[in-house]
Amino acid sequence: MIDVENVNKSYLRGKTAVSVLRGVTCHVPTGAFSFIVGPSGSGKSTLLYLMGALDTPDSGSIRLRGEDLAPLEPAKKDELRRRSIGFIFQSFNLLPNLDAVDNVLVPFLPTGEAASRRSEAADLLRQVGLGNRLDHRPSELSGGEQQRVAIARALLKRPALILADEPTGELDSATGQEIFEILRRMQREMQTTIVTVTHDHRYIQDSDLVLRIQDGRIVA
Ligand SMILES: Nc1ncnc2c1ncn2[C@@H]1O[C@H](COP(=O)(O)OP(=O)(O)OP(=O)(O)O)[C@@H](O)[C@H]1O
Repeated sequence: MIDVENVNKSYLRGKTAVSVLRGVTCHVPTGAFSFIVGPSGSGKSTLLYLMGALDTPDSGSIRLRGEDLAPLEPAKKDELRRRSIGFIFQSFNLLPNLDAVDNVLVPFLPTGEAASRRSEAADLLRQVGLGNRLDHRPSELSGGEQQRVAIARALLKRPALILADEPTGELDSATGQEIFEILRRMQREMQTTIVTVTHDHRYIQDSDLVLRIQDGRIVA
């Protein structure tokens, strides 16, 4: 699914280039429930964003389902992300004035498919346990419920790949556990590949692959 080869990435801090990823090579097989773990600042999110074509490496290559991301023009990358990748973030990123169903439909507003996918969106919300919260706005939902809306939103496009950046970072541990159980169940049912950044080792027991990163290098 994802092939990362000898990737380097640095950021400018003032006038100094700080090396964040140093020769990272890794492979995420199709269908894997996988994690990127490591200390704060080790480069986990940077690697995840490169995998999702949200950023570009300084050198090295990233291929998604065999397709090299480097030569793709920005519009093609947008299209790839919109079609094939679901993103889940720590802070849920829901729109405050929309209810749960409409938030799940947001990615389909620009394509004009929102109306035809409405019942599917409601079904997904039921599958993540929010059948009785369909018309609730984010402010009327708990953090765990909001993240479940975000999961349903990511799943509605039936993406080949889901990338999640600290999806339980703002949740208590019992709720975090529930979120991972939902992600695992949906990954099995939909045969999606999931890569999750976390610094919480409790959640990685039930995984197919753990990429451990330290100082910008994969160490295990
Ligand atoms: N856009 C950016 N501009 C400058 N520096 C950045 C940028 N993004 C990340 N960095 C720096 O790169 C390093 C790695 O960041 P990254 O977010 O990948 O780490 P992380 O392992 O995900 O950390 P955390 O667990 O704390 O979220 C950090 O020192 C961070 O400050």
